[in-house]
Amino acid sequence: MQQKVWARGQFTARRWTRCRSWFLVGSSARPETGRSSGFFITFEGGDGSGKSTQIRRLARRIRKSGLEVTVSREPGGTPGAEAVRHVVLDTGAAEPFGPYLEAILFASARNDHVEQLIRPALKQGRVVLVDRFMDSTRVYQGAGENLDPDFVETLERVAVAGLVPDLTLILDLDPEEGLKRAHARRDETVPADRFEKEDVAAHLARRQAFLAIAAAEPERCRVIDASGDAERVEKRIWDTVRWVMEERAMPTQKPARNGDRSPSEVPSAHDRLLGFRE
Ligand SMILES: Nc1ncnc2c1ncn2[C@@H]1O[C@H](COP(=O)(O)OP(=O)(O)OP(=O)(O)O)[C@@H](O)[C@H]1O
Ligand SMILES: Cc1cn([C@H]2C[C@H](O)[C@@H](COP(=O)(O)O)O2)c(=O)[nH]c1=O
Repeated sequence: MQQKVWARGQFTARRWTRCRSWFLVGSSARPETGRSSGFFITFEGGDGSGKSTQIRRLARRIRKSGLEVTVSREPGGTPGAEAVRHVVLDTGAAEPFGPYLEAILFASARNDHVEQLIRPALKQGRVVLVDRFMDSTRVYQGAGENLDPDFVETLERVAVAGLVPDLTLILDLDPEEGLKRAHARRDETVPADRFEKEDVAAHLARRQAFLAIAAAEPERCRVIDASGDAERVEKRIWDTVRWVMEERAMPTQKPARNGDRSPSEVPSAHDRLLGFRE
């Protein structure tokens, strides 16, 4: 059914009307995400579920549509946040200080990432793709370490400072399969990090926690079946992203230099992303 909706040339007038209404009313009518343009997508899910692989693939597709894309990850994305990553994940040096301190470290890395990289990129109208964000703290520290929910909520508010993703893709996969993939990758390049080392029960609980977030915030979150080969997962993601951007009518550039063509003839960047018109 989704296929039918996406057939080229359909609904162009309705789409344009929606897109144009964003320009006319300005950012105040858009959901409060702490910035005025761009589109912010986060990838969440268990270890080895395919987030990094799929971010690369989605970035390629979006770039082909002519939009500017910024790809980043958490913890990380800025020099300060990468230093936190090293301390928490690579060395495990923060572990003896307990889960509250680890949560604070993830949050401070996030705030640096938001202010130095994500928000500026969104202000430039870029599509920003981030491998893990606030939901990972909710799941790994909040649910996983049983932290005080008020503490986790306050920390999240301070860390994101009003910047909530437009769309969160939760890659859902049987943790045993995810760990198998992660183990195979580890042989190639990367050692197990502080959280990957935990037992399957912990990974199963995280899967449930991610699904609970998706159920609680259906506007922001979409669950993606991450089983099967990377091409099939990529297609599921691309269908979802195009669909959501259409629904939200979030153009990322103004339709410039339209000469004397009527608005319905002008291809916006949003249209190019969605592949409606050349
Ligand atoms: N659909 C797939 N089928 C089989 N293998 C896959 C698939 N997607 C990714 N992989 C492989 O699985 C491993 C883990 O994938 P990737 O690094 O993308 O996952 P991730 O979710 O980012 O993991 P982590 O959170 O642990 O960093 C990689 O070696 C990757 O090549
Ligand atoms: C952002 C964030 C991450 N984590 C954990 C989850 C993973 O085990 C690692 C990140 O490794 P990846 O290979 O880059 O996926 O860190 C966390 O516990 N809390 C967080 O907020």
